Amino acid sequence: MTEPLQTTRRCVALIPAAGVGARMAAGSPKQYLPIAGQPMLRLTADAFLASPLISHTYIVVSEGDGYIDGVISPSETGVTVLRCGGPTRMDSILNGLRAVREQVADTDLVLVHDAARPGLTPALIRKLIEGAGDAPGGGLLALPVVDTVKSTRGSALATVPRDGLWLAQTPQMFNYALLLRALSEAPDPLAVTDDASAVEMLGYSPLLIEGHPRNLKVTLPSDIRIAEMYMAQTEQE
Ligand SMILES: Nc1ccn([C@@H]2O[C@H](COP(=O)(O)OP(=O)(O)OP(=O)(O)O)[C@@H](O)[C@H]2O)c(=O)n1
Ligand SMILES: C[C@](O)(CO)[C@H](O)COP(=O)(O)O
Repeated sequence: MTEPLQTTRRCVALIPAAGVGARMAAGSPKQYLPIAGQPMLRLTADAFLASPLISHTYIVVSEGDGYIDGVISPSETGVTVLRCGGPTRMDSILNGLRAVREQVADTDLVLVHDAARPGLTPALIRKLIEGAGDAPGGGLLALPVVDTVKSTRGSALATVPRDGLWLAQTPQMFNYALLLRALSEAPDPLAVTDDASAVEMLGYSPLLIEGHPRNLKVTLPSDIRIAEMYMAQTEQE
C-alpha cells in the first residue's frame, strides 16, 4: 500500500520537446524516434500521465512541429501541447511557463522534464515530490558520480575530486513563481543548461534526490539501445 503523499501541493509537468536532436543526427527530431516500438515522447508523457500526483502535463513543441499530432491526440485528457518552442531549451521552458500563466498558480510545483528522458517512472516522480516537494529551493533527480573524473581544461590532464559531484537529471521541480523568476532573470541564458542553475543564481540550493540510470538523456545514437534495455525491464524503483 503506497503511503499518502505528505505535501498537498498541486503538481504539473512541463516537458520541453522542441529540440532538433543535432547530436543524434537522425534526420528528424530525436524525441519522436522509436524506443521499444513507441515514440520517445509518448513514453515520457506516459510516465506523468500514469502518476496520480501530476494534475496536468504540458508539452512544449516547436511552432511548426509536424509530428506531435501523431503522438498526442488533440482530444487526449490530462495533457496540453504548447506550440511555443524557442531557440534554446531555456527559451522553450520560459515560453511554456508564460503560456500557462492562467492555468498554474504561483505555488504549484512545476516538474520540468526532458522529452529525451523516456526512462522516467511514476515511482521516480513520487520520490522527487516526496523528497523535495516542500523545499524552498525545489529539487531535482541526480546521480552521484561513481567514475574518476578527468579534466582537459588546463594545459595538462587533471583529475577532479569526485566526492560531492553529481550528474543532474530531470525532472527538476520548483514552484511556478520561483522558476519563472529564475529563468526570466538568468544573466546568461546560454550558461543555463538546466533549470536548477538558474534557481541557484538566485541564491537557492535545490535538493538533490537520487534518480536512476534508466532516466538517462537519450542524446547520441548509442543511447537508443541503452534506453530500450531499460524499457524492457519491469517497473524500477
Ligand atoms: N530549443 C530547444 C532545445 C532543446 N529542447 C528540449 O530539451 C531537452 C533536452 O535537450 P537536448 O537533449 O539537448 O535535446 P536537443 O537540443 O534536441 O539535442 P541536441 O543538443 O543534440 O540538438 C530535449 O527534450 C529537447 O527536445 C527544447 O525544448 N527546445
Ligand atoms: C537538463 C539536463 O538534462 C540536466 O542534465 C541537461 O542539462 C540538458 O542538457 P542539453 O544539452 O540541453 O541536453
